[in-house]
Amino acid sequence: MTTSLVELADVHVVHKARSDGLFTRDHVYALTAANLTIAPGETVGVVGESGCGKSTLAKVLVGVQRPTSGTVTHRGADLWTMPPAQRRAALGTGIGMIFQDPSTALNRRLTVRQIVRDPMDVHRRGTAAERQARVTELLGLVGLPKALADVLPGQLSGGQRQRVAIARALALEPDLVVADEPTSALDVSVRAQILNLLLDLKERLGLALVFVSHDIQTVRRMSDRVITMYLGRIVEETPASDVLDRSRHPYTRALFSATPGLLDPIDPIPLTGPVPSATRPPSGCPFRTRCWRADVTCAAAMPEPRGAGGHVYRCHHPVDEEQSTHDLVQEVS
Ligand SMILES: Nc1ncnc2c1ncn2[C@@H]1O[C@H](COP(=O)(O)OP(=O)(O)OP(=O)(O)O)[C@@H](O)[C@H]1O
Repeated sequence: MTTSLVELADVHVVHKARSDGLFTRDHVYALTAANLTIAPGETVGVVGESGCGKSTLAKVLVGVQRPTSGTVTHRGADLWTMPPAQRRAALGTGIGMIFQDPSTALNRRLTVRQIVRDPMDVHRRGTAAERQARVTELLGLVGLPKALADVLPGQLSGGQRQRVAIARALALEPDLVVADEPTSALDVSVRAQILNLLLDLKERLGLALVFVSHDIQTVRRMSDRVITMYLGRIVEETPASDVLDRSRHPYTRALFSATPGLLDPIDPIPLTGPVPSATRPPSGCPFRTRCWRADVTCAAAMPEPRGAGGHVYRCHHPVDEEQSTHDLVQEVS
């Protein structure tokens, strides 16, 4: 019996690089050797700088991005070796996806009712009357008045559009929802409402939630577990309660030290130099070119995963668990 909803094993995604709209001979290493398990009911936050592969990871989890190599297992079945019809059924019903910008993710010519009903139509779920009843139920679940069922997305506010997208993602009762930057296109004033809605739905429906965001304080508050990515690699998985002051990867510490809103503000750990290109990642540990602890070992090989109990990190010179981030700021300067 399997206990995971989705499992990635040694997943790589390599794209052909583009330059001025043309493909070049270079390759972009968008995701490298990713191993990840999503369990029922948990909330997993994914953090990292722009271009580190967060969206690629989200797309692999929901099956819209086929890995270049490695396996993606959904409830114990290998997604990319199953027949296409079975894969479509597995993906369509088991996982809901919420995208960054609801104004582009929703078909402008369909009414709210048609948008929310669409997954049920595609997967032939229930009778016409049952689908109508489910649309009404879903609108209620996401806090939209029934009166909005027959309007077009263009007549809604950004927050209302994202509620429609959430209703659609829930239409087939998935047990996992993947939300890629679900609030970054919204006004600051409605972001908290949408986040609270997601948390509330997760509790009420017992969903697992994978939440990708630049806003790492929100990720920390919402998640059970935080995944840190750097240049296509998962470099650490930390219980969210430990991520600020007990994470072991220098990059996770640096990332979280730089965010405003901490109760006890600290000077951020300074990171120098640019993020290397994903077409030419450094040998060994990808973070070594910006890491104050790096030495020749780090250039020689990517560290093997270490740790246990839901806290796994890949670093040759991990931060001591007891070492405070304040201490690290001193260590760097
Ligand atoms: N279809 C594609 N073709 C070529 N390169 C791509 C493609 N999709 C993504 N990439 C590249 O892969 C890398 C990872 O991209 P991805 O969108 O997953 O990062 P991200 O962390 O989600 O970034 P952001 O936070 O800016 O959305 C980047 O270097 C990106 O430019």
